[in-house]
Amino acid sequence: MRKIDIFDTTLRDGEQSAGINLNTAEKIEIAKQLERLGVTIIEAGFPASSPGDFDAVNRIAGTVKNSIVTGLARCVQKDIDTTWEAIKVAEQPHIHVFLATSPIHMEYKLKKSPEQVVEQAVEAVKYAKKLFPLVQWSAEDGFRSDRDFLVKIIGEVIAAGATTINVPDTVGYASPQEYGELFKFLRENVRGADQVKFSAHCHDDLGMATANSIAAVENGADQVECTINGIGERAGNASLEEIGVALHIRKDIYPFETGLNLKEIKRTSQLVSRLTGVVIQPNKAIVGRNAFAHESGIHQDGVLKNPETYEIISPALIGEDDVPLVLGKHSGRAAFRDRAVKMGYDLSDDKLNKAFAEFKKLADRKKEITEEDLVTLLTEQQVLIEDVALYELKSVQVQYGTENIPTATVAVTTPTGEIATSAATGAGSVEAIFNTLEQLVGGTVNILDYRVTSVGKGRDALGEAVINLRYNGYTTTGRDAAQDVLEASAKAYLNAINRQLIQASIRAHQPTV
Ligand SMILES: CC(=O)SCCNC(=O)CCNC(=O)[C@H](O)C(C)(C)COP(=O)(O)OP(=O)(O)OC[C@H]1O[C@@H](n2cnc3c(N)ncnc32)[C@H](O)[C@@H]1OP(=O)(O)O
Ligand SMILES: CC(C)C(=O)C(=O)O
Repeated sequence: MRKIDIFDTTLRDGEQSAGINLNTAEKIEIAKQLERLGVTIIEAGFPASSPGDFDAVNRIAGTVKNSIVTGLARCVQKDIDTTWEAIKVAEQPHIHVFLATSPIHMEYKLKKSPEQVVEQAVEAVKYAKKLFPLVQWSAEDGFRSDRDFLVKIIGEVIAAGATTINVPDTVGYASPQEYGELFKFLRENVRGADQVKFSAHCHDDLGMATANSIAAVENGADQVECTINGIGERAGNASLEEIGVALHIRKDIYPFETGLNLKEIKRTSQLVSRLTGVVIQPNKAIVGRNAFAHESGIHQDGVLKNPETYEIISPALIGEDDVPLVLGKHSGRAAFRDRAVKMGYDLSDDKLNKAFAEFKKLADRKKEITEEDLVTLLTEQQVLIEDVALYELKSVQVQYGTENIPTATVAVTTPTGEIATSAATGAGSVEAIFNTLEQLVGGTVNILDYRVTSVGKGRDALGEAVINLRYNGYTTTGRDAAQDVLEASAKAYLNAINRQLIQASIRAHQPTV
C-alpha cells in the first residue's frame, strides 16, 4: 500500500483560527499527543512570527522524537535563519517555506512580477537547503495559480533543492475533481516531479477540504496537511480525523497507509478542544458527541440486532468507549428495554410498556432523558410507591432598590399541604429568594452552581434557571423556566428539592440494581 504522510498543522494553521492562542506548555502537550497519534510531521508554528512561537517550536523540536518537526517561514533569509535556530535541535530538521503564486497574490499582496517570485522562491529554497536536509516549499494559493506558471516555478524550486512541494488550496475554492486533476497534471508535467513528495493542503470554505485532500491523494499526492478537529484559518483546514478514518474505512477504494494510530484520535481531539477552547460541533464527523449516537427507534432496533446496520465505524476504532443508545423522543421500545435490562431492571412486558409510555411523555417535554430520569421511571413501575408530596411555589415577591437591602417574601405549599410563608434578605434579589426558600424547606441548603440563560431570542425570551444544590446530604439539579428570571430561579430551587424528595422515596423502595 502506498504510504501517505500526515502533516499535522494544528499548532500553526490550526492556531491561526480566530480566538485561539496556545501557550508553549499547551503546544508541547498537543505535540506529544500528535506524536502518540503517529503523525509523520508536526508543523509546530511560525518561529519568526513571535518570540512565543519561536520558543514553542524550539521546545517541541527538542522534545518530539518520532515525528518530524517543522516550522513555517516566508521566503526571506531572516525567517529561514530564525527557523533554523528553532529547529536545529531536531533529529531531522525540516523547514516549510512558502510564497504565493496566484496572479492576485503576486500583483496585490507581494507586489512582484512572476519572474521576481520565481527568483525569490529559488533563492529562499537554495538558502534553506544549506541548513536543512528537508525543505518543503509551498505555492501559496497554488490552486488559483496559472498552471504553466506552476509547472515552471515548481520545476525550479525542485532544482534548487526542495524535497516536498505543497500545492495548497489556500482559500478553499477547489472542487475534488479539479484539485485531483491539478495533482495529476503537475505529476505529469513538472520537471523533477519524481524526485519529490507532493503535498495537499486544503481549506474548508466550501466544505470540501476532506474530499479535496483525498482526491489529491488519489492523483499522486504523497502527503496531506490537516488539523485536529479541522480547526484553522477561517472555516478551517481539512480535518485529520476525517482523512485518517476515511482512508482506513474505505481502504477497499483507497489503498493507502497513513501510519496513524487511530485509537488516539478521540483523545487527541478532546485535548485540542480543551486547550484551544474550540467546542466540537456535536455532529462533527468522527469526533462529534453525536458521531456514534443513534437516537431514533428504527435505527436503535437495527443496531441492537446488528451494529453494522447503521454503523460504518466502530467507536472503538478511534478510542471511544461504547456509546450507549441515546434515549429521546424518537426512541423505540427495543432501545428502552435494552437500557432497562442494562441498568439491572427486570420488568414484565406490561410494566415495561407502562414505563415506556411515561418515558415518551417525558421525552416530549425534555431534550435529554438522564439516567436519573430513567431510574425514576423504571423504579416507579418496579415497585408501587405512594404519591410523593412535593413543594409548590405559590408566590414570590421581591423588594429591590439600589438604596435598599433586597428582601424576598415567598409562599409555598408544603408536602403536608399547608401554605407556608417566609421572608428573608440577601445581598441580591436571587440570594434573598434562596435564603427565604432555605427557611421554608428547613435544614441547610448549599448552592453548588446556579445559572440563568435565555431560552430563545428577543426581549420576551423565557429565562431558564438551573440550580445545583446539596440538601440532606444529597446533590440534585433543578431547572425551570419562566418569563421572569426570579420566578424561574425560585421554581428551579424547589424543583431540585422536590427531586430529592422523589429520590428519597424511590431509594426507600428501590431493589438493588
Ligand atoms: C496562507 C497562510 O496561512 S500564510 C501564514 C500566515 N500566518 C501568519 O501570518 C501568522 C504570523 N504572521 C506574523 O506574525 C506577521 O505577519 C509577520 C511577523 C510574519 C510579518 O509581520 P510584518 O513584518 O509586520 O508584516 P505584515 O504581516 O504586515 O505583512 C506581511 C509582509 O510579508 C510579505 N510576505 C507575505 N508572504 C510572504 C512570503 N511567503 N515570503 C516573503 N514575504 C512575504 C508581504 O508581502 C508583506 O510585505 P510588505 O510589508 O513588504 O508589504
Ligand atoms: C502556508 C500555506 C501552506 C498555507 O497555510 C495555505 O496556503 O493555506
